[in-house]
Amino acid sequence: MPILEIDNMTKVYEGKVTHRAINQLSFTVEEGEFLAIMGPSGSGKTTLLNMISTVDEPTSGTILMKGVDPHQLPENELAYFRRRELGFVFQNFNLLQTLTVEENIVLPLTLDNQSVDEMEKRLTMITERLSLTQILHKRPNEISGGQAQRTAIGRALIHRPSLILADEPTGNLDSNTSKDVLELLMQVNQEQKTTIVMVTHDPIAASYCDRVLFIKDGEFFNEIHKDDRRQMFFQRILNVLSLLGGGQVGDLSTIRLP
Ligand SMILES: Nc1ncnc2c1ncn2[C@@H]1O[C@H](COP(=O)(O)OP(=O)(O)OP(=O)(O)O)[C@@H](O)[C@H]1O
Repeated sequence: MPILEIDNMTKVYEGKVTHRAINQLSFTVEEGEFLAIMGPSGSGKTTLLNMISTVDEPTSGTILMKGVDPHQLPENELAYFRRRELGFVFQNFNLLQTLTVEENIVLPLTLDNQSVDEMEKRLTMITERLSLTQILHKRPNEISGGQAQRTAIGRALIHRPSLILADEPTGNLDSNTSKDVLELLMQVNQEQKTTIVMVTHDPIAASYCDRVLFIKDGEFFNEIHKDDRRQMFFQRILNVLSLLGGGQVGDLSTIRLP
């Protein structure tokens, strides 16, 4: 069953020069799927995430999340819907610097007025799962990039959202730490059946997903599904990227995945 249905979506930015960032794009995301979205710089990936996350409005077309068009909700219901149904993970972690790791993680529950008991229960579960128990009282400037991203993932998961939206979640991490974060996202996806939509430039990151959707100039370009072997999937991702004109694919084609 699709959790997300994008139908004929167009986004035109009006300004001195009008720009059609997304053009009549349609696709669905199944419940429990881990989807990567790839495309050259400027192809509309962030615009697309912003419309799914309701930060921005499409010019035309519809988005249904669990059958509901969030853009049609009144403002107070929309804020609740976004908090309830969505979790966000960003490239720059977006943690509040004045709060500890623990306080950052429980923040979405605080906003929802959850009981302290419930918060503690979920906090323990999540922090054990993400190996954060030793650093709960540290602040973001006292932890590593990988720990910061695990904290952000904890914050995205704690209210058990239906959909996690991740924008280049490994963009600021070294390759070993990226691998840890991607394995974690994959486990969350497999064990908790949380649906994840992840924008990435990195074909290695995309190879952790079930499917990659490629967009070019705001339009559907191609999509490929993972078969059993991640190495094969990775090669197929590189093939599509080279058709897309996606940069230094040649340098990557000999990589053996960890
Ligand atoms: N607020 C805006 N006003 C006008 N044009 C915009 C605005 N935001 C984005 N654009 C344009 O829309 C196009 C798509 O931008 P978007 O940021 O969605 O691309 P992207 O695929 O996420 O790029 P990147 O990979 O570089 O982050 C670009 O040409 C960009 O210049």
